[in-house]
Parts: sequence; structure tokens; C-alpha cells
Amino acid sequence: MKLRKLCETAGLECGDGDAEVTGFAIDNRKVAPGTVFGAFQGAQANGENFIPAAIEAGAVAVVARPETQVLGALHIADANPRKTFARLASHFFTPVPQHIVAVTGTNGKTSTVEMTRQLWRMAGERAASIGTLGVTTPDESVSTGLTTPDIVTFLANLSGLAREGVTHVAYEASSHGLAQYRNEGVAVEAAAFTNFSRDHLDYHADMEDYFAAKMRLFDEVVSDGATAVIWMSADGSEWNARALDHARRRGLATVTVGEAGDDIRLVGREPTQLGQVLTVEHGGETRKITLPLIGAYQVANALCAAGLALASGTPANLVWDGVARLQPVRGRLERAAIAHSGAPVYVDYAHTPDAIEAAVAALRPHVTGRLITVFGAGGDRDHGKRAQMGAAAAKACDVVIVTDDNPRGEDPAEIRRQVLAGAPGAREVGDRREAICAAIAEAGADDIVLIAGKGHETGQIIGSGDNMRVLPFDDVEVARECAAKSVGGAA
Ligand SMILES: CC(=O)N[C@H]1[C@@H](OP(=O)(O)OP(=O)(O)OC[C@H]2O[C@@H](n3ccc(=O)[nH]c3=O)[C@H](O)[C@@H]2O)O[C@H](CO)[C@@H](O)[C@@H]1O[C@H](C)C(=O)N[C@@H](C)C(=O)N[C@H](CCC(=O)O)C(=O)O
Ligand SMILES: Nc1ncnc2c1ncn2[C@@H]1O[C@H](COP(=O)(O)OP(=O)(O)OP(=O)(O)O)[C@@H](O)[C@H]1O
Ligand SMILES: N[C@H](CCC[C@H](N)C(=O)O)C(=O)O
Ligand SMILES: [Mg+2]
Repeated sequence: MKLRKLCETAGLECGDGDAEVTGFAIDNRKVAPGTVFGAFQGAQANGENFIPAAIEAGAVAVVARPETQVLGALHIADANPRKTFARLASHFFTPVPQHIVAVTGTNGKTSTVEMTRQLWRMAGERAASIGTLGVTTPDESVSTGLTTPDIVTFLANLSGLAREGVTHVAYEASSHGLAQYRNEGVAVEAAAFTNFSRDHLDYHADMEDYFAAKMRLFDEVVSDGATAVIWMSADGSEWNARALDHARRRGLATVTVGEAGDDIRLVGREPTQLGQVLTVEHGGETRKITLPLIGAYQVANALCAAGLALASGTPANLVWDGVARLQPVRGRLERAAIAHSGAPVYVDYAHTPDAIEAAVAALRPHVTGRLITVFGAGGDRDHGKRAQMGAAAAKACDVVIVTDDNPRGEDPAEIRRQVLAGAPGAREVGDRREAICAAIAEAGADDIVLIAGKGHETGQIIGSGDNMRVLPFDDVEVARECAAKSVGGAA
């Protein structure tokens, strides 16, 4: 496609620009002849320094701030180059699937996009999801490494999915992704907000800044007239009420969901051994639905997913039938093993204080003995959440073992110390395998073991920069190994 034509379609002024555009890149090392290069100031590097190298490699245009120097290629100047780049690229990567929905929130994004994908699939649609678990299509699941891929990968994935015949996509909009304009430029017909609590304060200045990043989804990213699906918990989170305000101010259709929701109202929840029976009011009808998953948090995600599927036009009877057939999401309260003693061992991706509380609350009704929890906190991430995670575990569990979880560039002992500061009485076992085996060996028949923090992850990240290594590590596999070895039973 000619550059001038592309600019015109995107509503940008690019002068003559008769060069042929062959692709887009935000990393000069990925530039080929005909590429449009996005030069962004980042957290680690300044992409503007790579403009000459990008032009040398064949870039025909550079999207960059007005004050940068671009010699030998067209300068598409904008004070917000990431936004303009996304807009331009979105007119190159076409067509995209007809139905696109997004999910944001501190916890529950991956679960909700995955459940939305499942609901669509059960309703007979060709559906995919994009998020922490990678790109999941009707045929396969491919990891992208980040929750929200970079804008080029995101748009290329969407158009690739459309070419494969996928018509419905649910994607996870992380706060990093939203702040960096990594996932936009396409028509988003509905978006969900799950919840908001502490995380990522290494990246965002404070909770307000973090919330503002999330609110870009309703304020700017979704299409005019889109639907906002908002969880409204019984305890009335102020953040969720504020999210609703944002949606209303933008003039979106709103669907409130939950105990305090008006549109999809959860009026009852009875835990059973392997799931829960929900009473849900929607569209003037009251339904009893058996959700084959445990834990209040999975209900929240399932109902938000239902809200998104309904907003995309999936018929209500198919959506609610689907909710009763949802499959577990990998690494989210996944029952990994049974110890010799009979104690079940669960793996969960809880890595925030709120998530630990939610995961423990999910298991508590199923424990007659002790709840034994093993977890740690990631390195090079929000330090302030560590003691709070420790406190959440210590308050609600009977035995807490603090271990390592992706120490990255930090000293693991120091991370554990910060977690332990909030968890009086907790034990410290640095080696994660040893910690998991200790918990499983100690569990008696009436106990439950929770291994939190890594969920679906398959590696332990040690070191950073050039010294970064990923050692194979899978909580589910390790739990099985330890269970096979366990001789069972606390005294
Ligand atoms: C803090 C953060 O979000 N960083 C991401 C972000 O970096 P950045 O824009 O700050 O880029 P940078 O590395 O400073 O470089 C600036 C620019 O120079 C370019 N560059 C750089 C070097 C070079 O040789 N040539 C070149 O052109 C880069 O491509 C970039 O455009 O954009 C990069 C390109 O897409 C990402 O690789 C990088 O993810 C890093 C590795 C990361 O760890 N990100 C995590 C924190 C993250 O994004 N997590 C979220 C949330 C997780 C969740 O809670 O679910 C996620 O969405 O995954
Ligand atoms: N609705 C919810 N409310 C509270 N906690 C939740 C909720 N959903 C999930 N969690 C907790 O958060 C963990 C991560 O869930 P999930 O992967 O769905 O979230 P996420 O938002 O995608 O996380 P990330 O930001 O790492 O991508 C779960 O394992 C669970 O412990
Ligand atoms: N998307 C999250 C995942 C955290 C998972 C946990 N295992 C950790 O490493 O802290 C992040 O990058 O902050
Ligand atoms: Mg996720």
C-alpha cells in the first residue's frame, strides 16, 4: 500500500509520500525496506536514538515527536507518537475480526478473556483470546511473552486471526499496554472492568495514575456506543463506581454485573464440592446455573465474560448454557495433585494482595483441616505489595511458607524478607521446589495446599539484562512430583 493512501485513510497529512509501505516496526532491528518506524521514548531506551539506524535499514517513514530529527524518510510528527503510530498501523493490518472485546482490571483479565472465548466457542463461533496465556485460537495456543503484546504484534495477530476465519476476539488490556498504546486502533465493541487493587506501583506513580491508565479503555479505546461491562461487588468498591462514571461520561451502554449489579444480578451462590450453584437475574428471567468452578472470584469473571458475550450479540440461552459448561482456566485454582494423605493441591496465579485473599477465600469453604499456602513475590516489580501479600496470606492461612517467585534482577533473600515482614509466623524456604514439597509432605487428609503466584508459568526467571536466565519450573509438575514422593500426613 502507498504511504500517501495509508495516511489518507488514517486521516493524517503525510505530503507526497509515494513510497510503498511493507510493514511496521517499533524496534529498529525489525525494520526492513518499506517499513514505517515508530520512535518512542521508553522506560529503558529512547527509540529516537535509533531513527538513523531504522532509516539505514530501509524505513520509509518515522512516526516521532515533532522535535526529533528525521533525515532521509518522511517524518510523521506528533506529540504523542505512540497513539498516531497505532492509528496508522491499524489501517495497514486489515481486515480484523468483526467482534472484538477487551478486559481490564487488576485481577481476572486472563480468566475473563479465556471464559469469553469459551462461551463464544460453545455458541458455535470461531473465537480467540489474546493475553497472558498467549494467543489462543480454535486450533492452538501460542505464547507472546507479554500480557499485552506490542502494537505491531497485536495488530498483526488480529489480522492474522481474521485471515484464519476467526470472527470473535477477546483481549486483555493491561495497564502497561493501555499506557503505552499497545492495543488499540481497532473497533472494540465491548469492554469489561473486573476490579482494581494494588499492583504495578513500580511502573505507575500511584493508584490514581494506575487507575487513569486503565480508564483509557473506556475513555478512548472502545468504539463510540460500545458496551461497558462492570463488576459491582457487594462491598461497593469505589473504583468500580468510578469506572462506571467514566463509561457513562463517554456515553457507553453499561451493563453492571454482580451482587450490586443491575443488569446481570447475582442473587445467590451456593458452593458445592466441585463448583457452585448460582442464581442469576438477567433480562427479566431468574436462572439457576451450576458453575463447574469453585471460588467467588471465578463467578465474577464468568459473569463478566457472559456480559461481554451478550454484548457481542451471542444469544442469552447459549451464553447461560455455556456458563454451566465452562472449563477451568490454566493455573487459576487448578487442582494439580492429590497428596498421599488425600490433601488436594491447588495452583493459582495470585500475585497481588487482593488475589491472595481471593484465592484463599475460594478454598476456605472446602477445608476442614488447615490451609497451607506457599508463595513468593516477583523481583523487579512493585516492592510495596510484598508485605501486603504476606499479610493477606498470614491473616487467612494456617501455615504460610514464603519462597521465591521470579527473583529477576533482585536478591531473592531480600524479596523474601520483605514478604515475611508482613507475615509474622511464616516459614521461609527459598528453593521453590523444596517449599512445595515441604507443604505437600506436611499436609494431612483434611488439609488443602495452595501454591500461589506462578499459575501457568513454566519458568523461574533469575537475573536480568544479559544475565537473565529462565530455569524450567512448573508449579503443577513440581506439585505432582512432590505428591508422588509424599508419605502423607501431619502428625
Ligand atoms: C515497562 C514496560 O512495559 N516495558 C515494555 C515497553 O518498553 P518501553 O516502551 O519502555 O521500551 P524500551 O525498552 O524502553 O525501548 C524504547 C523503544 O526503543 C526501541 N528500541 C530499543 C532498543 C533498540 O536497540 N532498538 C529500539 O528500537 C524499543 O522497541 C522501544 O520502542 O515496550 C517494550 C516493547 O513492546 C516491551 O518489551 C517492554 O516490556 C518489558 C520487557 C516488560 O517486562 N514489561 C512488563 C512489565 C509488562 O509490560 N507487563 C504488562 C502487565 C503484566 C500484567 O499484569 O498482566 C504486560 O502487558 O505484559
Ligand atoms: N475477579 C477477581 N477478583 C479477585 N481476584 C481475582 C479475580 N480474578 C482472578 N483473581 C486472582 O488473580 C489471579 C490472576 O487471575 P488472572 O490471570 O485471570 O488475572 P490477570 O488480571 O490476567 O492477571 P495479570 O495482571 O497478571 O495478567 C487468579 O489466580 C486469582 O488469584
Ligand atoms: N504480569 C505480572 C505477572 C506476575 C507473576 C509473578 N509470578 C511475578 O513474577 O511477579 C507481572 O509481570 O507483573
Ligand atoms: Mg493476565
